[in-house]
Amino acid sequence: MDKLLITGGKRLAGEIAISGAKNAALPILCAGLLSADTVQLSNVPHLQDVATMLKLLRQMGLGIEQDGDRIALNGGAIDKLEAPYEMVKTMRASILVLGPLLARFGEAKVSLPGGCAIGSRPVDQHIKGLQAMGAEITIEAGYIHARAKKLKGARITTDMITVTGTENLLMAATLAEGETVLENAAREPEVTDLANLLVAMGAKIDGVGTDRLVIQGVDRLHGASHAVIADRIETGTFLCAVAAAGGDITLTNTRADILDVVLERLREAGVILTFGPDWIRAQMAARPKAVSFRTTEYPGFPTDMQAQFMALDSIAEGVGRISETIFENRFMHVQELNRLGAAIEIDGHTALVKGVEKLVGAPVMATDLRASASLVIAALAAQGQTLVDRIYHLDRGYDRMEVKLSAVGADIVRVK
Ligand SMILES: CC(=O)N[C@H]1[C@@H](OP(=O)(O)OP(=O)(O)OC[C@H]2O[C@@H](n3ccc(=O)[nH]c3=O)[C@H](O)[C@@H]2O)O[C@H](CO)[C@@H](O)[C@@H]1O
Ligand SMILES: C=C(OP(=O)(O)O)C(=O)O
Repeated sequence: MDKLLITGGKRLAGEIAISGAKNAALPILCAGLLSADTVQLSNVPHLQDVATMLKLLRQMGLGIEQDGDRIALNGGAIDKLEAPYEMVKTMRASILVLGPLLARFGEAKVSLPGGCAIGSRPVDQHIKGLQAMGAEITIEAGYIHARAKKLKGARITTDMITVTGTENLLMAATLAEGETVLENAAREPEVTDLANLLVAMGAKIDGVGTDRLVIQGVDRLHGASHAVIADRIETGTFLCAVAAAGGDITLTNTRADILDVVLERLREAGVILTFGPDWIRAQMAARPKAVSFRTTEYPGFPTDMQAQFMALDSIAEGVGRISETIFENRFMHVQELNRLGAAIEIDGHTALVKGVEKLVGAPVMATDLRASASLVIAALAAQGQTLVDRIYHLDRGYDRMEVKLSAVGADIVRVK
């Protein structure tokens, strides 16, 4: 099993090109199931989750041609309408095939995703929404089996804001009969990116980027070309890395306008930020100041950045108060950060981080994707060596992180 060996204390300087967003690429790849024509994608990130999604889609008969960050999808010969347990258990986003398959082929069988390290993560809202559109759904032997000759437009208000739930229902609605209104829709930039591709494929969607999406179903969608939006979480992660380790880095191929709250907290921590239309420069010369926040849906503070900021607060001046409101169990990194010398206490859904003057390297274990990123950040700032185990979590969602970090001066190597 691969591990990362990191020797901390190196200042970061140079340029890092940001990859396309995992959370946009995954639903966008599933959108390839909606059309018999070719969908040309660019800026697709090189990630384990993307490889898993491509394997799943290929099994269904989706034509896939890959050339670097470009992928052409052709849904002209889909012949299997099933996402098996073996795939879904390694990647929950496999649930995103449910809406497109059902809408276009009238049937889909998808293994029920279980809980994961960060929470129980049910998919009841996906199911209720599709039922409201006329689908007959049974859950048996661990599988969601959905059938509908033709989905019908409906007004759907989800009980909470759900990102993949919105994406599944949005994709389903594009080929349903009549009008669908999605109230309480997620506004994450990745949902908007998917909606932009769907519109380019001929979908009729009003309210893109808002919490009320109105979709007029069409008979068919056609091919289109689309560049996947920059990964705001990868961007934020590298910004936290420079904030913790110190230095001067410029991130290219990214956007500042979808990171407002994160950039605000970084400024509060003492990072000097400048940016242009597709780059962000971060300079950090002092010890960071502790920041406090609570995670909420976009445009609030993203839960996918919580762990990385906790690593930053660990070595900051002062006390940071971090509340997690999206997932019930997203503090798995706390124990591991404390193994490096951090002083973090958990009280329910809030973590109190008392900044310490120094962290000291130790062997630690990654428990989930962003927890892994937080351990890397802490290790970059720590004295001595840290060995981060179970980095398959990191590889799910970061495009060659150690290569990008070494290029800006970090001492980080992958060991077998
Ligand atoms: C592939 C992808 O895009 N993953 C992102 C997506 O996950 P994902 O789409 O799974 O997360 P959701 O937005 O659906 O989850 C938000 C909350 O709603 C709950 N819920 C959700 C659906 C449902 O049917 N029932 C239910 O109870 C969840 O358990 C969670 O507590 O959004 C999360 C929140 O921004 C991010 O952390 C993930 O990185
Ligand atoms: C929780 C995450 O992803 P997923 O929904 O794919 O598990 C994440 O990207 O931090």
